[in-house]
Amino acid sequence: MSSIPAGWEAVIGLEVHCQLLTKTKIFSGASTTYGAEPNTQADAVTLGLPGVLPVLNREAVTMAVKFGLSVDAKIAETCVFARKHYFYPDLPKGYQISQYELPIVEQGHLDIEVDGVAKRIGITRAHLEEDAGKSLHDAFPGFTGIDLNRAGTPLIEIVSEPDIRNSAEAVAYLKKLHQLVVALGVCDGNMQEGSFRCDANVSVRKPGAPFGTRTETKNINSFRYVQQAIDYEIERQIEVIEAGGKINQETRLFNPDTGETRAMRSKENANDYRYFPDPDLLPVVVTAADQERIRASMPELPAAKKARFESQYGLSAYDANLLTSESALADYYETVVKVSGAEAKTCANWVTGDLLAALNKSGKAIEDSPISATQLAGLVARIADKTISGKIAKDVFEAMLAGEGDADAIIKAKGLVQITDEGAIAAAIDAIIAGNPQQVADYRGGKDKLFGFFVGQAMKATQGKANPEALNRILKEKLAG
Ligand SMILES: Nc1ncnc2c1ncn2[C@@H]1O[C@H](COP(=O)(O)OP(=O)(O)OP(=O)(O)O)[C@@H](O)[C@H]1O
Ligand SMILES: [Mg+2]
Ligand SMILES: [Mg+2]
Repeated sequence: MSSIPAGWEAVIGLEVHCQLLTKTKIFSGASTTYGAEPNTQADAVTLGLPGVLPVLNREAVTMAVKFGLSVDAKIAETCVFARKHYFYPDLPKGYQISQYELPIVEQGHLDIEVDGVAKRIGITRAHLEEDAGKSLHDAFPGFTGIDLNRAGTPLIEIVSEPDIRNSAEAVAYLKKLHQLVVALGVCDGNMQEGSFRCDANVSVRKPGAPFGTRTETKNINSFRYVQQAIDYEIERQIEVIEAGGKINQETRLFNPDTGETRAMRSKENANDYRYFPDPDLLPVVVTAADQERIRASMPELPAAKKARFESQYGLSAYDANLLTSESALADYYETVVKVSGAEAKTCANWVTGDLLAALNKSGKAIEDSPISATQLAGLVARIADKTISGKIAKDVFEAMLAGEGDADAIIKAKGLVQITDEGAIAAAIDAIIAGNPQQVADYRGGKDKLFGFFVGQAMKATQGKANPEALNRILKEKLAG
């Protein structure tokens, strides 16, 4: 993140469009599956043909309520759909069905942390609306194609208060929001496919002055681009103002190739949209009983899970945070603990250390881990019952990663069972002491550092299989003379 020059402050508010994971569209039974042949999912309602009527998808309402409850927001008892008018080729009706004066979710908040400092970001509102179609500019040279498959996909637009002050806070907020909607199961979170995309509103001011004029950079679909777009915009606006110019309220586009934003059109005001309540749709009533029923169906949320991991498993805040960053990862960890019966902390070390490093290296998600949670539990169990040492376990882990089978099979095939027979360990140590009289004399003369040399020799003699605790203890005794 580039820093903001002294004497200036940035003010940022984010609008996040989040596609809801319903099977069908918000006002019709057409499929929402991504990637189908263009226009095969554009039914009469999607096309806005005369005479058709929208029918609200109940599941979309449920998902919006789940989101609202997860950010401690107020759920409107009655909310209303409104028509938002604008012309665009991918919007056949000439209006988008959205919510304006009475959105379903209002006054929530999300707590973020940047460099160890906690901050609360207000959520002004989240409203239900339909997505637009897509204009395809590259498919046919000289023409623009229109694909209406996406039109009518349910969205919630989550609008933050202008509480964000720099790009790092913006990214922390977005990541937290992303994690939340994915954990709730209301969004797949796929940013490349546009399921979760962000409009960044940015202005600058002298600290204490009223808010400056904002620009809105549209449809940014990666965390890094959000950071780049905001940093670029802050710098540009300060330059304009310092050169005596004025910021225009406008919509801008981010170019990922240059990391720059450019003006697209001057920003419309709410009254340009001629909002009015959609006469084809009844107001939606969500009763207190509905809310409670929906609340009861919600999964454990990331913040609660993190707290539980700290208390139940005695994990550090860092480990708990990492392990609960994705619900699939949290499930994986809990399976390892349960199946292995080993110490929770040892399990955490294997999952956050060796396993995540291996997944990172191969670019795989936890869902596609080549080592299942039960398999990793099998390995950790063999360390816990002292069949193998933690050091040998690293080799077994590599072999498991290479697809050589379960821990037990590998331990047996490679003869890796730990030597716990103290007589055998003592015999190996005796041989080393006898073979290295000079080092023994030096050690006894005060060169303590040589202890490592003897450990290395003894481990080598036992092919690394000696129980490390027994080896250290016996070696110390024997070297003492
Ligand atoms: N001066 C400002 N500087 C930066 N951000 C601002 C400023 N004033 C408002 N914002 C933010 O801009 C966003 C406005 O979003 P909202 O959906 O309310 O309106 P809009 O952008 O005009 O509508 P539309 O959905 O049609 O784009 C909010 O996130 C708000 O916090
Ligand atoms: Mg908006
Ligand atoms: Mg906007």
